[in-house]
Amino acid sequence: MTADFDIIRAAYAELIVRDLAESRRFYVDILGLVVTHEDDEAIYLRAFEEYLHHSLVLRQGPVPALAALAYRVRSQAEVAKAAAHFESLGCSVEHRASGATRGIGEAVRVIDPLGFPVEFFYDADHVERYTRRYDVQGSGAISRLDHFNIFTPDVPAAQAYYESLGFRVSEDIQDEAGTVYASWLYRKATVHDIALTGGGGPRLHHIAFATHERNQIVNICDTLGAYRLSDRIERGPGRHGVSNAFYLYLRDPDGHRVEIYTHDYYTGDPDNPVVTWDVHDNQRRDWWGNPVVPSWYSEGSTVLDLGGSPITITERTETEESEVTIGADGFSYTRKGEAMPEYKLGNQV
Ligand SMILES: O=C1C=CC(S(=O)(=O)O)=CC1(O)O
Ligand SMILES: [Fe+2]
Repeated sequence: MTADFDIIRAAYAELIVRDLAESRRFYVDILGLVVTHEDDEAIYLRAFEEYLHHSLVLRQGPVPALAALAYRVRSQAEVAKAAAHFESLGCSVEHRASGATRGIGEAVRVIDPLGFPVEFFYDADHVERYTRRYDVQGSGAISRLDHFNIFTPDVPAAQAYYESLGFRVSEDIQDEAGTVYASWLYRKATVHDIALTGGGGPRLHHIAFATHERNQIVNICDTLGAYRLSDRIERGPGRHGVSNAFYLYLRDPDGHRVEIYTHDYYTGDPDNPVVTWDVHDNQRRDWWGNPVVPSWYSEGSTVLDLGGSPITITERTETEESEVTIGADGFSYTRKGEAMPEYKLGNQV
């Protein structure tokens, strides 16, 4: 059933972290996110272009997990429509009073048909927008939250669900038999607000923040090196095939994956063409053909139900992407039809 409420964008995530102080060092001291509010229980962070109270909540807890992904809707009236929609689907629905999450007005939090805790809100406190605060932006200068990426076992079913919420596909990865390994869908006029990664789920794959310039991503890598924290770098920096974005994947102190991302493209016209990649194309996930490290395909964050308990994972029944490329990724074809080398130069196992 098509939803009758208007989601405008991915807006914030709430992550459970074990040590607030250590997480603060990673997200504030190194990534440079701005603290809107902090107390013994949680830290509320935003990026430099953001004027809403936060785009990331770090909440102290015993086990690292995702507590919520939140989308902003176009008006407060849409929140009630969202609640009615998910009640009609038979989903668990929690009506949240204003301030249930600091800085957020009346909202609704549901367990969606894919098993994820998802919140829909409009009203939120406005705070100082640091767009021109070059005096404090630091070298990373993260501008805004860009998207969520989730593990889900059945990508076509998840895609159909998100399309029922008004999302449109920008790119996907398929094989010759039509198996869909991953899909990217948007509401705002960029490549995606949500990416669906085929795998056991519901699990969070990553949250992603955007910068305006590629060198700001390189600066973050240099800063991590200066802190002797280069082991926080999981994958990249590099250039994606899908989305065309320049990217970097980090793992925070609890193992949550955070992507820093820039330079994707506009998708706002109604006839925006879908790009479909061959799963055997070695440039699909890294345009320069660099291998995708195995942990990127396999590791993700547990998600919690509305009562705070971990949600049971359903394994994927179709083939996994890491099974259909040769060895660890990076060993598929570069030029379709040419005999594939046994290993790419600098092979890794
Ligand atoms: O944001 C993204 C854009 C592209 C890719 S991929 O690795 O190029 O498929 C992954 C991603 O979903 O993190
Ligand atoms: Fe991403």
